[in-house]
Amino acid sequence: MQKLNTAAQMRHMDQTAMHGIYAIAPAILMENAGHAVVEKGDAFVGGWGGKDVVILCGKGNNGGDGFVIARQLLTAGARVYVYILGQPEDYSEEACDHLTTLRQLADEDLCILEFFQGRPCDWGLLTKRLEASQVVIDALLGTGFHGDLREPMSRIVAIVNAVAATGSLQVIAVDIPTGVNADTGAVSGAGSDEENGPLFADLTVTFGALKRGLVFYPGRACAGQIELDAIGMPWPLLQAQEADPAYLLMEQDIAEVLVPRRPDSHKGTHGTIAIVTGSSDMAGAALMAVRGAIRSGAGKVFLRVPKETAGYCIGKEIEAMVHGVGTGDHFTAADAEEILADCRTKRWSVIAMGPGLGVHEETKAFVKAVIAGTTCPIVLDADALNVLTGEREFLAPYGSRLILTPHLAEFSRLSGFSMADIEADPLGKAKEFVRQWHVNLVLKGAPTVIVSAKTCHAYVNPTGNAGMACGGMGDILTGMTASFAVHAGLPDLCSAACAAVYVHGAAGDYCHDEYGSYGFSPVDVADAVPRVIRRLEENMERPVLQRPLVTED
Ligand SMILES: NC(=O)C1=CN([C@@H]2O[C@H](COP(=O)(O)OP(=O)(O)OC[C@H]3O[C@@H](n4cnc5c(N)ncnc54)[C@H](OP(=O)(O)O)[C@@H]3O)[C@@H](O)[C@H]2O)[C@H](O)CC1
Ligand SMILES: [K+]
Repeated sequence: MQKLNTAAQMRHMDQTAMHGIYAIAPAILMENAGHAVVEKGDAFVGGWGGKDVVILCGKGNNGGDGFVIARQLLTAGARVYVYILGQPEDYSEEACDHLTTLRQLADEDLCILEFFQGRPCDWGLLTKRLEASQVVIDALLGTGFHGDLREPMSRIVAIVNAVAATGSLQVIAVDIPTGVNADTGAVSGAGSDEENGPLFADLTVTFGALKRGLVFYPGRACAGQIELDAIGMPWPLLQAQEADPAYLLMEQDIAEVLVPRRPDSHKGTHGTIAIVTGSSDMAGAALMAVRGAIRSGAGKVFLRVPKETAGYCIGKEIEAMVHGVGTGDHFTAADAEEILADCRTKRWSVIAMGPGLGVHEETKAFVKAVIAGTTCPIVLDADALNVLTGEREFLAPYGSRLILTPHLAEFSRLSGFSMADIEADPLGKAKEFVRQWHVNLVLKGAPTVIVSAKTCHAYVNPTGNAGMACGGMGDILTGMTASFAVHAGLPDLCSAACAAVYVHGAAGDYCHDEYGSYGFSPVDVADAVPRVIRRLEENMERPVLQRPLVTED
Protein backbone atom coordinates (compact mmCIF):
# COMPACT_ATOMS: atom_id res chain seq x y z
CA MET A 1 0.00 0.00 0.00
CA GLN A 2 1.10 3.53 -0.71
CA LYS A 3 1.30 5.74 2.38
CA LEU A 4 -0.65 9.00 2.13
CA ASN A 5 1.21 11.48 4.32
CA THR A 6 0.45 14.88 5.77
CA ALA A 7 2.97 17.72 5.70
CA ALA A 8 3.73 17.09 9.37
CA GLN A 9 4.36 13.40 8.72
CA MET A 10 6.73 14.37 5.89
CA ARG A 11 8.59 16.78 8.13
CA HIS A 12 8.94 14.02 10.71
CA MET A 13 10.23 11.66 8.03
CA ASP A 14 12.73 14.32 6.90
CA GLN A 15 13.91 15.03 10.43
CA THR A 16 14.35 11.33 11.21
CA ALA A 17 16.29 10.79 8.00
CA MET A 18 18.53 13.80 8.56
CA HIS A 19 18.97 14.03 12.30
CA GLY A 20 18.09 10.53 13.60
CA ILE A 21 20.16 7.38 13.33
CA TYR A 22 20.42 7.65 9.55
CA ALA A 23 22.12 11.07 9.54
CA ILE A 24 21.55 11.70 5.85
CA ALA A 25 22.86 15.17 5.01
CA PRO A 26 19.95 17.53 4.15
CA ALA A 27 21.79 18.66 1.02
CA ILE A 28 21.81 15.03 -0.16
CA LEU A 29 18.04 14.72 0.15
CA MET A 30 17.60 18.01 -1.68
CA GLU A 31 20.02 16.88 -4.39
CA ASN A 32 18.08 13.62 -4.77
CA ALA A 33 14.77 15.51 -4.86
CA GLY A 34 16.02 17.75 -7.63
CA HIS A 35 17.45 14.79 -9.50
CA ALA A 36 14.11 12.98 -9.27
CA VAL A 37 12.34 15.86 -11.00
CA VAL A 38 14.96 16.01 -13.77
CA GLU A 39 14.90 12.25 -14.27
CA LYS A 40 11.09 11.78 -14.20
CA GLY A 41 10.64 14.94 -16.26
CA ASP A 42 13.06 13.84 -18.99
CA ALA A 43 10.71 11.27 -20.52
CA PHE A 44 7.72 13.55 -19.91
CA VAL A 45 9.17 16.49 -21.91
CA GLY A 46 10.82 14.34 -24.55
CA GLY A 47 14.39 15.03 -23.42
CA TRP A 48 15.88 18.15 -21.81
CA GLY A 49 18.53 18.80 -24.46
CA GLY A 50 17.97 22.17 -26.14
CA LYS A 51 14.92 23.02 -24.05
CA ASP A 52 14.33 26.49 -22.57
CA VAL A 53 13.13 26.01 -19.00
CA VAL A 54 11.81 28.60 -16.53
CA ILE A 55 12.38 27.59 -12.91
CA LEU A 56 10.36 29.43 -10.25
CA CYS A 57 11.94 29.14 -6.79
CA GLY A 58 10.09 30.06 -3.60
CA LYS A 59 11.56 31.04 -0.27
CA GLY A 60 11.69 27.58 1.32
CA ASN A 61 13.17 24.18 0.59
CA ASN A 62 10.78 23.69 -2.32
CA GLY A 63 12.74 26.57 -3.83
CA GLY A 64 15.94 24.83 -2.78
CA ASP A 65 14.90 21.85 -4.89
CA GLY A 66 14.58 24.30 -7.75
CA PHE A 67 18.23 25.36 -7.44
CA VAL A 68 19.31 21.73 -7.76
CA ILE A 69 17.00 21.23 -10.74
CA ALA A 70 18.48 24.29 -12.49
CA ARG A 71 22.01 23.02 -12.11
CA GLN A 72 21.14 19.50 -13.25
CA LEU A 73 19.19 20.80 -16.26
CA LEU A 74 22.26 22.69 -17.39
CA THR A 75 24.14 19.40 -17.35
CA ALA A 76 21.29 17.85 -19.33
CA GLY A 77 21.72 20.47 -22.06
CA ALA A 78 18.87 22.87 -21.28
CA ARG A 79 18.89 26.66 -20.91
CA VAL A 80 17.43 27.80 -17.58
CA TYR A 81 15.83 31.06 -16.44
CA VAL A 82 15.72 30.90 -12.64
CA TYR A 83 13.41 33.27 -10.75
CA ILE A 84 14.39 33.47 -7.08
CA LEU A 85 11.82 34.90 -4.65
CA GLY A 86 13.80 34.47 -1.46
CA GLN A 87 16.62 36.42 0.09
CA PRO A 88 19.70 34.44 1.17
CA GLU A 89 18.63 34.77 4.80
CA ASP A 90 15.29 33.08 4.00
CA TYR A 91 16.88 29.81 2.99
CA SER A 92 17.94 26.74 4.93
CA GLU A 93 21.63 25.92 4.97
CA GLU A 94 21.24 23.21 2.33
CA ALA A 95 19.24 25.48 0.03
CA CYS A 96 21.83 28.24 0.48
CA ASP A 97 24.60 25.84 -0.46
CA HIS A 98 22.79 24.85 -3.63
CA LEU A 99 22.09 28.50 -4.46
CA THR A 100 25.76 29.34 -4.00
CA THR A 101 26.75 26.59 -6.44
CA LEU A 102 24.15 27.76 -8.92
CA ARG A 103 25.40 31.35 -8.77
CA GLN A 104 28.84 30.14 -9.84
CA LEU A 105 27.21 28.85 -13.02
CA ALA A 106 25.17 31.97 -13.77
CA ASP A 107 25.80 33.65 -17.13
CA GLU A 108 23.83 35.62 -19.71
CA ASP A 109 23.40 32.67 -22.05
CA LEU A 110 22.46 29.36 -20.49
CA CYS A 111 21.85 30.13 -16.80
CA ILE A 112 20.03 33.43 -16.24
CA LEU A 113 19.17 34.23 -12.59
CA GLU A 114 16.52 36.84 -11.67
CA PHE A 115 16.34 37.88 -8.01
CA PHE A 116 13.06 39.40 -6.88
CA GLN A 117 14.77 40.92 -3.85
CA GLY A 118 11.43 42.48 -2.96
CA ARG A 119 11.53 44.83 -6.02
CA PRO A 120 8.62 44.71 -8.48
CA CYS A 121 9.03 41.98 -11.04
CA ASP A 122 8.98 42.71 -14.77
CA TRP A 123 5.79 40.73 -15.32
CA GLY A 124 5.92 41.31 -19.04
CA LEU A 125 9.40 39.77 -19.29
CA LEU A 126 8.30 36.77 -17.19
CA THR A 127 5.31 36.26 -19.47
CA LYS A 128 7.47 36.47 -22.58
CA ARG A 129 10.00 34.05 -21.16
CA LEU A 130 7.26 31.58 -20.31
CA GLU A 131 5.75 31.95 -23.78
CA ALA A 132 9.14 31.33 -25.38
CA SER A 133 9.97 28.33 -23.15
CA GLN A 134 8.87 24.72 -23.42
CA VAL A 135 8.78 23.86 -19.72
CA VAL A 136 8.22 25.65 -16.39
CA ILE A 137 9.24 24.10 -13.06
CA ASP A 138 7.05 25.02 -10.07
CA ALA A 139 9.43 25.10 -7.10
CA LEU A 140 7.50 27.95 -5.43
CA LEU A 141 5.70 26.23 -2.58
CA GLY A 142 5.61 22.65 -1.41
CA THR A 143 4.38 21.16 1.87
CA GLY A 144 4.99 24.48 3.62
CA PHE A 145 2.04 26.15 1.90
CA HIS A 146 -0.78 27.38 4.10
CA GLY A 147 -3.71 29.73 3.74
CA ASP A 148 -4.20 31.50 0.42
CA LEU A 149 -1.45 32.46 -1.97
CA ARG A 150 0.09 35.86 -1.27
CA GLU A 151 1.74 38.24 -3.71
CA PRO A 152 3.94 37.83 -5.67
CA MET A 153 3.28 34.04 -5.66
CA SER A 154 -0.35 34.45 -6.62
CA ARG A 155 0.53 36.73 -9.57
CA ILE A 156 3.23 34.37 -10.81
CA VAL A 157 0.90 31.35 -10.59
CA ALA A 158 -1.82 33.21 -12.47
CA ILE A 159 0.64 34.08 -15.27
CA VAL A 160 1.89 30.47 -15.51
CA ASN A 161 -1.68 29.11 -15.68
CA ALA A 162 -2.59 31.67 -18.34
CA VAL A 163 0.42 30.95 -20.56
CA ALA A 164 0.07 27.18 -20.15
CA ALA A 165 -3.63 27.35 -21.01
CA THR A 166 -3.03 29.10 -24.32
CA GLY A 167 0.17 27.45 -25.52
CA SER A 168 2.29 24.33 -25.33
CA LEU A 169 4.14 25.21 -22.12
CA GLN A 170 4.47 22.07 -19.98
CA VAL A 171 4.16 22.57 -16.22
CA ILE A 172 6.05 20.35 -13.77
CA ALA A 173 5.31 20.77 -10.05
CA VAL A 174 7.95 19.96 -7.43
CA ASP A 175 6.51 17.81 -4.64
CA ILE A 176 3.00 19.34 -4.86
CA PRO A 177 1.49 22.06 -7.06
CA THR A 178 1.79 25.51 -5.50
CA GLY A 179 -1.39 26.53 -3.73
CA VAL A 180 -2.56 23.00 -2.89
CA ASN A 181 -2.88 22.07 0.77
CA ALA A 182 -0.76 18.93 1.27
CA ASP A 183 -3.06 17.56 4.01
CA THR A 184 -6.52 17.98 2.53
CA GLY A 185 -6.31 18.91 -1.16
CA ALA A 186 -7.98 22.24 -0.44
CA VAL A 187 -6.71 24.96 -2.79
CA SER A 188 -5.83 28.61 -2.51
CA GLY A 189 -8.52 31.10 -3.38
CA ALA A 190 -11.33 28.54 -3.35
CA GLY A 191 -14.60 30.42 -3.51
CA SER A 192 -12.94 33.84 -3.66
CA ASP A 193 -12.94 35.91 -6.83
CA GLU A 194 -9.38 37.05 -6.27
CA GLU A 195 -6.66 35.99 -8.65
CA ASN A 196 -4.96 33.69 -6.12
CA GLY A 197 -5.88 30.22 -7.28
CA PRO A 198 -3.53 27.21 -7.37
CA LEU A 199 -1.11 26.22 -10.08
CA PHE A 200 -2.23 23.56 -12.56
CA ALA A 201 0.52 21.06 -13.36
CA ASP A 202 0.85 18.48 -16.12
CA LEU A 203 3.23 16.42 -13.98
CA THR A 204 3.89 16.38 -10.23
CA VAL A 205 7.02 14.67 -8.94
CA THR A 206 6.54 14.06 -5.21
CA PHE A 207 9.07 12.85 -2.66
CA GLY A 208 9.20 10.15 -0.02
CA ALA A 209 5.45 9.47 0.14
CA LEU A 210 2.30 10.62 -1.64
CA LYS A 211 0.71 13.65 0.03
CA ARG A 212 -2.96 13.37 0.95
CA GLY A 213 -3.61 16.61 -0.94
CA LEU A 214 -2.65 14.88 -4.20
CA VAL A 215 -5.55 12.38 -4.03
CA PHE A 216 -8.37 14.60 -2.78
CA TYR A 217 -10.17 17.13 -4.97
CA PRO A 218 -9.79 19.93 -5.82
CA GLY A 219 -6.03 19.48 -5.23
CA ARG A 220 -6.08 16.21 -7.20
CA ALA A 221 -7.24 18.15 -10.25
CA CYS A 222 -4.12 20.36 -10.06
CA ALA A 223 -1.53 17.59 -10.00
CA GLY A 224 -1.70 16.07 -13.46
CA GLN A 225 0.30 12.86 -13.74
CA ILE A 226 1.84 11.97 -10.37
CA GLU A 227 5.26 10.35 -10.00
CA LEU A 228 6.66 9.32 -6.61
CA ASP A 229 10.38 9.11 -5.89
CA ALA A 230 11.92 7.82 -2.66
CA ILE A 231 14.83 10.39 -2.99
CA GLY A 232 17.08 8.02 -1.11
CA MET A 233 14.99 7.90 2.05
CA PRO A 234 15.93 4.89 4.20
CA TRP A 235 13.68 1.93 3.37
CA PRO A 236 12.49 1.44 6.98
CA LEU A 237 11.29 5.07 7.05
CA LEU A 238 9.39 4.66 3.80
CA GLN A 239 7.69 1.54 5.15
CA ALA A 240 7.19 2.68 8.75
CA GLN A 241 3.55 2.98 9.80
CA GLU A 242 2.74 6.59 10.59
CA ALA A 243 0.75 7.59 13.62
CA ASP A 244 -2.86 8.04 12.41
CA PRO A 245 -2.06 6.47 9.01
CA ALA A 246 -3.80 6.67 5.65
CA TYR A 247 -3.07 4.62 2.55
CA LEU A 248 -3.86 4.66 -1.16
CA LEU A 249 -5.20 1.28 -2.26
CA MET A 250 -3.18 -0.33 -5.06
CA GLU A 251 -4.29 -3.17 -7.33
CA GLN A 252 -1.72 -5.52 -5.79
CA ASP A 253 -3.17 -4.90 -2.32
CA ILE A 254 -6.56 -6.12 -3.49
CA ALA A 255 -5.10 -9.08 -5.41
CA GLU A 256 -3.30 -10.10 -2.22
CA VAL A 257 -6.45 -10.29 -0.10
CA LEU A 258 -8.71 -11.92 -2.72
CA VAL A 259 -8.07 -15.62 -2.49
CA PRO A 260 -8.86 -17.62 -5.67
CA ARG A 261 -11.73 -20.10 -5.48
CA ARG A 262 -10.79 -23.54 -4.25
CA PRO A 263 -11.26 -26.19 -6.93
CA ASP A 264 -13.29 -28.25 -4.48
CA SER A 265 -15.56 -25.37 -3.36
CA HIS A 266 -19.35 -25.37 -3.66
CA LYS A 267 -22.10 -22.70 -3.37
CA GLY A 268 -22.03 -22.96 0.41
CA THR A 269 -18.34 -22.07 0.39
CA HIS A 270 -18.96 -18.65 -1.08
CA GLY A 271 -21.45 -17.24 1.33
CA THR A 272 -25.21 -16.92 1.69
CA ILE A 273 -26.08 -13.27 1.18
CA ALA A 274 -29.40 -11.83 2.33
CA ILE A 275 -30.52 -8.55 0.78
CA VAL A 276 -33.24 -7.28 3.12
CA THR A 277 -34.48 -4.08 1.63
CA GLY A 278 -36.68 -2.33 -0.94
CA SER A 279 -40.09 -0.76 -0.67
CA SER A 280 -42.72 -0.66 -3.35
CA ASP A 281 -41.56 2.39 -5.29
CA MET A 282 -37.88 1.45 -4.97
CA ALA A 283 -37.83 -2.24 -5.85
CA GLY A 284 -35.13 -1.48 -8.40
CA ALA A 285 -32.67 -0.59 -5.65
CA ALA A 286 -33.18 -4.00 -4.06
CA LEU A 287 -32.69 -5.74 -7.41
CA MET A 288 -29.48 -3.81 -8.14
CA ALA A 289 -28.09 -4.82 -4.75
CA VAL A 290 -28.89 -8.42 -5.68
CA ARG A 291 -27.10 -7.97 -9.02
CA GLY A 292 -24.02 -6.62 -7.29
CA ALA A 293 -23.90 -9.59 -4.93
CA ILE A 294 -24.33 -12.17 -7.68
CA ARG A 295 -21.72 -10.63 -9.98
CA SER A 296 -19.23 -10.59 -7.12
CA GLY A 297 -19.36 -14.35 -6.70
CA ALA A 298 -21.97 -14.88 -3.96
CA GLY A 299 -22.75 -18.56 -3.26
CA LYS A 300 -26.49 -17.98 -2.71
CA VAL A 301 -28.58 -14.80 -2.62
CA PHE A 302 -31.85 -14.34 -0.76
CA LEU A 303 -33.94 -11.22 -1.34
CA ARG A 304 -36.39 -10.22 1.36
CA VAL A 305 -38.73 -7.32 0.57
CA PRO A 306 -42.03 -6.07 2.03
CA LYS A 307 -45.00 -8.18 0.87
CA GLU A 308 -46.36 -5.57 -1.55
CA THR A 309 -42.96 -5.21 -3.20
CA ALA A 310 -42.40 -8.91 -3.85
CA GLY A 311 -44.46 -8.88 -7.03
CA TYR A 312 -42.07 -6.38 -8.59
CA CYS A 313 -39.03 -8.48 -7.73
CA ILE A 314 -39.86 -12.12 -8.30
CA GLY A 315 -38.13 -13.46 -11.38
CA LYS A 316 -36.32 -10.21 -12.14
CA GLU A 317 -32.98 -11.52 -10.88
CA ILE A 318 -33.52 -15.22 -11.49
CA GLU A 319 -30.55 -16.28 -9.35
CA ALA A 320 -32.09 -14.73 -6.22
CA MET A 321 -34.63 -16.48 -3.97
CA VAL A 322 -37.29 -13.80 -3.35
CA HIS A 323 -39.85 -13.72 -0.57
CA GLY A 324 -42.33 -11.01 0.51
CA VAL A 325 -42.34 -10.34 4.26
CA GLY A 326 -45.22 -9.00 6.38
CA THR A 327 -48.33 -7.50 4.85
CA GLY A 328 -47.50 -3.94 3.79
CA ASP A 329 -45.24 -1.87 1.57
CA HIS A 330 -42.52 -1.34 4.16
CA PHE A 331 -40.94 -3.30 7.00
CA THR A 332 -42.18 -2.98 10.58
CA ALA A 333 -40.81 -4.23 13.92
CA ALA A 334 -43.15 -7.26 13.71
CA ASP A 335 -41.42 -8.33 10.48
CA ALA A 336 -38.06 -8.55 12.23
CA GLU A 337 -38.98 -11.89 13.84
CA GLU A 338 -39.45 -13.52 10.42
CA ILE A 339 -36.12 -12.14 9.21
CA LEU A 340 -34.31 -13.37 12.33
CA ALA A 341 -35.86 -16.81 11.94
CA ASP A 342 -34.78 -16.89 8.27
CA CYS A 343 -31.29 -15.84 9.24
CA ARG A 344 -31.04 -18.76 11.62
CA THR A 345 -32.64 -21.46 9.55
CA LYS A 346 -31.07 -20.51 6.22
CA ARG A 347 -27.70 -19.70 7.87
CA TRP A 348 -27.27 -16.32 6.28
CA SER A 349 -23.60 -15.34 6.23
CA VAL A 350 -24.21 -11.63 5.83
CA ILE A 351 -27.15 -9.22 5.57
CA ALA A 352 -27.37 -6.02 3.52
CA MET A 353 -30.06 -3.47 4.34
CA GLY A 354 -30.90 -0.06 3.00
CA PRO A 355 -31.34 0.48 -0.74
CA GLY A 356 -34.93 1.59 -1.24
CA LEU A 357 -35.87 0.63 2.32
CA GLY A 358 -37.88 3.77 2.98
CA VAL A 359 -37.79 5.83 6.18
CA HIS A 360 -41.06 4.93 7.91
CA GLU A 361 -40.88 5.16 11.70
CA GLU A 362 -41.63 1.41 11.97
CA THR A 363 -38.74 0.68 9.62
CA LYS A 364 -36.32 2.16 12.14
CA ALA A 365 -37.55 -0.30 14.76
CA PHE A 366 -37.20 -3.09 12.21
CA VAL A 367 -33.60 -2.20 11.32
CA LYS A 368 -32.59 -1.94 14.98
CA ALA A 369 -34.24 -5.30 15.79
CA VAL A 370 -32.39 -7.05 12.95
CA ILE A 371 -29.03 -5.59 14.03
CA ALA A 372 -29.61 -6.49 17.68
CA GLY A 373 -30.97 -9.95 16.90
CA THR A 374 -28.17 -11.21 14.64
CA THR A 375 -24.45 -11.95 15.00
CA CYS A 376 -23.44 -11.92 11.32
CA PRO A 377 -21.85 -8.99 9.45
CA ILE A 378 -24.36 -6.40 8.25
CA VAL A 379 -23.95 -3.82 5.46
CA LEU A 380 -26.03 -0.70 6.10
CA ASP A 381 -26.65 1.73 3.25
CA ALA A 382 -29.03 4.52 2.21
CA ASP A 383 -32.30 4.49 4.18
CA ALA A 384 -30.96 2.01 6.74
CA LEU A 385 -28.54 4.82 7.61
CA ASN A 386 -31.13 7.56 7.41
CA VAL A 387 -33.31 5.80 10.02
CA LEU A 388 -30.28 5.38 12.33
CA THR A 389 -29.47 9.08 12.58
CA GLY A 390 -28.61 9.87 16.21
CA GLU A 391 -28.37 6.19 17.15
CA ARG A 392 -24.65 6.17 18.00
CA GLU A 393 -25.12 4.65 21.46
CA PHE A 394 -27.26 1.88 20.00
CA LEU A 395 -24.95 1.10 17.07
CA ALA A 396 -21.47 1.34 18.67
CA PRO A 397 -21.58 -2.05 20.50
CA TYR A 398 -22.28 -3.80 17.18
CA GLY A 399 -19.86 -1.62 15.22
CA SER A 400 -17.10 -4.15 14.54
CA ARG A 401 -19.45 -6.34 12.48
CA LEU A 402 -21.09 -3.44 10.60
CA ILE A 403 -20.07 -1.78 7.34
CA LEU A 404 -21.78 1.57 6.78
CA THR A 405 -21.72 2.89 3.20
CA PRO A 406 -23.07 6.47 3.16
CA HIS A 407 -22.57 9.06 0.47
CA LEU A 408 -21.69 12.57 1.66
CA ALA A 409 -25.25 13.77 2.32
CA GLU A 410 -26.20 10.57 4.17
CA PHE A 411 -22.96 10.86 6.15
CA SER A 412 -23.75 14.45 7.08
CA ARG A 413 -27.21 13.48 8.34
CA LEU A 414 -25.89 10.46 10.25
CA SER A 415 -22.83 12.13 11.78
CA GLY A 416 -24.18 15.62 12.28
CA PHE A 417 -21.08 17.03 10.54
CA SER A 418 -21.80 19.83 8.08
CA MET A 419 -21.32 19.15 4.36
CA ALA A 420 -18.77 21.99 4.26
CA ASP A 421 -16.69 20.41 7.02
CA ILE A 422 -16.86 17.00 5.36
CA GLU A 423 -15.90 18.34 1.92
CA ALA A 424 -13.04 20.33 3.46
CA ASP A 425 -11.49 17.20 5.01
CA PRO A 426 -13.33 13.95 4.17
CA LEU A 427 -10.55 11.75 5.50
CA GLY A 428 -10.32 13.57 8.80
CA LYS A 429 -14.10 13.57 9.32
CA ALA A 430 -14.35 9.89 8.38
CA LYS A 431 -11.77 8.99 11.03
CA GLU A 432 -13.46 11.22 13.60
CA PHE A 433 -16.77 9.45 12.94
CA VAL A 434 -15.28 5.96 13.31
CA ARG A 435 -13.64 6.94 16.58
CA GLN A 436 -17.11 7.89 17.83
CA TRP A 437 -19.26 5.12 16.26
CA HIS A 438 -16.73 2.23 16.13
CA VAL A 439 -18.05 0.97 12.77
CA ASN A 440 -16.39 0.13 9.46
CA LEU A 441 -17.09 3.12 7.26
CA VAL A 442 -17.19 3.50 3.47
CA LEU A 443 -17.59 7.22 2.83
CA LYS A 444 -18.55 7.25 -0.84
CA GLY A 445 -17.24 10.13 -2.89
CA ALA A 446 -14.45 11.20 -5.24
CA PRO A 447 -12.42 9.54 -3.89
CA THR A 448 -14.13 7.05 -1.59
CA VAL A 449 -12.56 6.72 1.87
CA ILE A 450 -12.71 3.50 3.89
CA VAL A 451 -11.94 3.50 7.63
CA SER A 452 -11.45 0.40 9.78
CA ALA A 453 -13.49 0.01 12.99
CA LYS A 454 -10.63 -2.02 14.46
CA THR A 455 -7.66 0.25 13.72
CA CYS A 456 -9.17 3.55 12.52
CA HIS A 457 -6.69 3.36 9.65
CA ALA A 458 -7.96 5.03 6.47
CA TYR A 459 -7.80 3.74 2.90
CA VAL A 460 -8.39 5.90 -0.16
CA ASN A 461 -9.73 4.29 -3.32
CA PRO A 462 -8.10 5.37 -6.61
CA THR A 463 -10.58 3.70 -9.00
CA GLY A 464 -13.85 5.01 -10.41
CA ASN A 465 -14.84 7.98 -12.54
CA ALA A 466 -17.49 10.64 -13.06
CA GLY A 467 -19.44 8.35 -15.38
CA MET A 468 -20.52 6.51 -12.24
CA ALA A 469 -22.32 9.58 -10.88
CA CYS A 470 -25.83 8.21 -11.24
CA GLY A 471 -28.50 6.57 -9.09
CA GLY A 472 -28.08 2.89 -8.44
CA MET A 473 -24.27 2.73 -8.36
CA GLY A 474 -24.44 2.68 -4.56
CA ASP A 475 -27.02 -0.12 -4.61
CA ILE A 476 -24.66 -2.26 -6.70
CA LEU A 477 -21.85 -1.51 -4.24
CA THR A 478 -24.03 -2.56 -1.31
CA GLY A 479 -24.55 -6.00 -2.82
CA MET A 480 -20.87 -6.27 -3.74
CA THR A 481 -19.78 -5.31 -0.23
CA ALA A 482 -22.02 -8.00 1.27
CA SER A 483 -20.58 -10.57 -1.12
CA PHE A 484 -16.97 -9.59 -0.47
CA ALA A 485 -17.66 -9.62 3.28
CA VAL A 486 -17.98 -13.41 3.08
CA HIS A 487 -15.36 -14.01 0.36
CA ALA A 488 -13.11 -16.87 1.45
CA GLY A 489 -9.83 -15.65 2.84
CA LEU A 490 -10.60 -11.95 3.36
CA PRO A 491 -9.02 -11.15 6.74
CA ASP A 492 -11.61 -8.68 8.01
CA LEU A 493 -14.61 -6.52 7.10
CA CYS A 494 -12.46 -3.48 6.34
CA SER A 495 -10.47 -5.50 3.77
CA ALA A 496 -13.77 -6.67 2.31
CA ALA A 497 -14.99 -3.10 2.03
CA CYS A 498 -11.71 -2.02 0.40
CA ALA A 499 -11.91 -4.88 -2.09
CA ALA A 500 -15.54 -4.16 -2.94
CA VAL A 501 -14.95 -0.43 -3.39
CA TYR A 502 -11.80 -0.96 -5.46
CA VAL A 503 -13.41 -3.56 -7.74
CA HIS A 504 -16.61 -1.49 -8.05
CA GLY A 505 -14.61 1.53 -9.21
CA ALA A 506 -12.42 -0.58 -11.49
CA ALA A 507 -15.57 -2.03 -13.07
CA GLY A 508 -16.74 1.55 -13.60
CA ASP A 509 -13.39 2.35 -15.24
CA TYR A 510 -13.83 -0.69 -17.49
CA CYS A 511 -17.25 0.70 -18.53
CA HIS A 512 -15.76 4.17 -19.03
CA ASP A 513 -13.20 2.66 -21.42
CA GLU A 514 -15.97 0.79 -23.23
CA TYR A 515 -18.64 3.54 -23.41
CA GLY A 516 -17.05 6.87 -22.45
CA SER A 517 -18.36 8.95 -19.54
CA TYR A 518 -22.04 8.98 -20.47
CA GLY A 519 -24.77 6.44 -20.25
CA PHE A 520 -23.34 3.27 -18.82
CA SER A 521 -25.66 1.93 -16.14
CA PRO A 522 -25.16 0.49 -12.65
CA VAL A 523 -26.02 -2.92 -14.12
CA ASP A 524 -23.27 -2.46 -16.76
CA VAL A 525 -20.86 -1.87 -13.87
CA ALA A 526 -22.09 -4.95 -12.00
CA ASP A 527 -21.72 -7.04 -15.15
CA ALA A 528 -18.13 -5.83 -15.59
CA VAL A 529 -17.13 -7.01 -12.09
CA PRO A 530 -16.18 -10.58 -13.14
CA ARG A 531 -13.77 -9.17 -15.76
CA VAL A 532 -12.06 -7.04 -13.11
CA ILE A 533 -11.77 -9.99 -10.72
CA ARG A 534 -10.34 -12.10 -13.53
CA ARG A 535 -7.65 -9.43 -14.10
CA LEU A 536 -6.91 -9.44 -10.38
CA GLU A 537 -6.67 -13.22 -10.39
CA GLU A 538 -3.79 -12.96 -12.85
CA ASN A 539 -1.84 -11.15 -10.11
CA MET A 540 -3.04 -13.29 -7.24
CA GLU A 541 -0.54 -15.38 -5.31
CA ARG A 542 -2.16 -18.81 -5.53
CA PRO A 543 -2.08 -20.63 -2.20
CA VAL A 544 -0.49 -24.10 -2.36
CA LEU A 545 -3.90 -25.77 -2.36
CA GLN A 546 -4.85 -23.85 -5.50
CA ARG A 547 -1.82 -24.83 -7.59
CA PRO A 548 -2.88 -26.73 -10.73
CA LEU A 549 -3.07 -30.43 -10.00
CA VAL A 550 -1.31 -31.20 -13.29
CA THR A 551 1.56 -28.90 -14.32
CA GLU A 552 2.41 -28.27 -17.99
CA ASP A 553 6.03 -29.38 -17.88
N1 LIG B 1 11.70 14.44 2.28
C1 LIG B 1 11.18 15.40 1.59
O1 LIG B 1 9.97 15.38 1.25
C2 LIG B 1 12.03 16.57 1.22
C3 LIG B 1 11.36 17.71 0.80
N2 LIG B 1 12.01 18.80 0.41
C4 LIG B 1 11.30 19.94 -0.11
O2 LIG B 1 10.98 20.77 1.00
C5 LIG B 1 9.65 21.26 0.82
C6 LIG B 1 9.11 21.79 2.11
O3 LIG B 1 9.96 22.90 2.39
P1 LIG B 1 9.52 24.04 3.42
O4 LIG B 1 10.66 24.98 3.51
O5 LIG B 1 9.04 23.40 4.66
O6 LIG B 1 8.25 24.76 2.79
P2 LIG B 1 8.00 25.36 1.35
O7 LIG B 1 9.27 25.41 0.58
O8 LIG B 1 6.86 24.62 0.80
O9 LIG B 1 7.49 26.88 1.61
C7 LIG B 1 7.72 27.55 2.79
C8 LIG B 1 7.77 28.99 2.45
O10 LIG B 1 6.60 29.39 1.74
C9 LIG B 1 6.00 30.50 2.38
N3 LIG B 1 4.53 30.40 2.29
C10 LIG B 1 3.73 29.54 2.95
N4 LIG B 1 2.43 29.74 2.61
C11 LIG B 1 2.43 30.77 1.73
C12 LIG B 1 1.39 31.46 1.02
N5 LIG B 1 0.11 31.12 1.20
N6 LIG B 1 1.72 32.45 0.17
C13 LIG B 1 3.04 32.79 0.01
N7 LIG B 1 4.09 32.20 0.66
C14 LIG B 1 3.76 31.19 1.51
C15 LIG B 1 6.45 30.41 3.80
O11 LIG B 1 6.50 31.69 4.33
P3 LIG B 1 5.61 31.95 5.68
O12 LIG B 1 6.04 33.30 6.10
O13 LIG B 1 4.20 31.89 5.23
O14 LIG B 1 5.94 30.84 6.61
C16 LIG B 1 7.83 29.82 3.68
O15 LIG B 1 8.75 30.83 3.44
C17 LIG B 1 8.96 20.08 0.26
O16 LIG B 1 7.72 20.37 -0.32
C18 LIG B 1 9.99 19.57 -0.75
O17 LIG B 1 9.86 20.22 -1.97
C19 LIG B 1 13.46 18.86 0.53
O18 LIG B 1 14.02 19.60 -0.45
C20 LIG B 1 14.08 17.49 0.36
C21 LIG B 1 13.48 16.49 1.28
K1 LIG C 1 5.65 23.18 -5.88
